[in-house]
Amino acid sequence: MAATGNKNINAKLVLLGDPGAGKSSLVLRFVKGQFVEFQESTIGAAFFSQTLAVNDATVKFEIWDTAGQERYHSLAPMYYRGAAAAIIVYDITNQASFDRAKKWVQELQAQGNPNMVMALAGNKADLLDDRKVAGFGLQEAQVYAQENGLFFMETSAKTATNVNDIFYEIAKRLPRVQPAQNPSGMVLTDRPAERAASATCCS
Ligand SMILES: Nc1nc2c(ncn2[C@@H]2O[C@H](COP(=O)(O)OP(=O)(O)OP(=O)(O)O)[C@@H](O)[C@H]2O)c(=O)[nH]1
Repeated sequence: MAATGNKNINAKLVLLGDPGAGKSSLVLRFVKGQFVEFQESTIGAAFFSQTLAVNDATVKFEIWDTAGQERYHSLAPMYYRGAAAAIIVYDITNQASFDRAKKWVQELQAQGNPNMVMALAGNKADLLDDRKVAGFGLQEAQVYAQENGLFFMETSAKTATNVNDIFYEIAKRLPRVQPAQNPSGMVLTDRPAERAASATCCS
């Protein structure tokens, strides 16, 4: 079988979510394999890139880690516009952050790229005892994600649980550009025989 060759895919990915949910920590874990106990709040946004090999493709993520603070909200469309993927992050110990995550999903559904691959990350999974997305927690998030076409994982930037996995799952779900079956564009042919036929057909 002829090899189709390696496909290189560049994918813009944006992280959105409440301040303190752990967006920067997830990126730092994924890109540098590090975790900082007292990670500073992001100002505006920060850019990172990281490459993953997935099946027959190499996916280069161009990652925009946005600032969660409300005063930066108006900047968000600049980062999610044209993004191929988004990770919406909440903190499993903070109910308000889950509610905010749903608002981000609504905003992306209304204004984001319709083919965007969306992942919901319930972060700080190492703090299971403090779980505050209360009473329902894991199950509510799973149901919500399913109903809204997202895929969902609980993650921990601290212990690295599911961090590479969530990026890997996104990479797998990105639409692959299909090789053209036929030359693109319209082929115009001059068919004088037909024209001649039609000119004489009905007179
Ligand atoms: N226990 C635990 N703490 C975490 C985890 N992820 C992040 N943190 C901590 O939570 C705090 C906030 O993390 P950040 O990564 O700065 O959160 P953020 O969402 O980027 O916040 P903004 O930049 O303000 O939007 C930091 O003190 C982190 O060390 C995690 O998985 N487990």
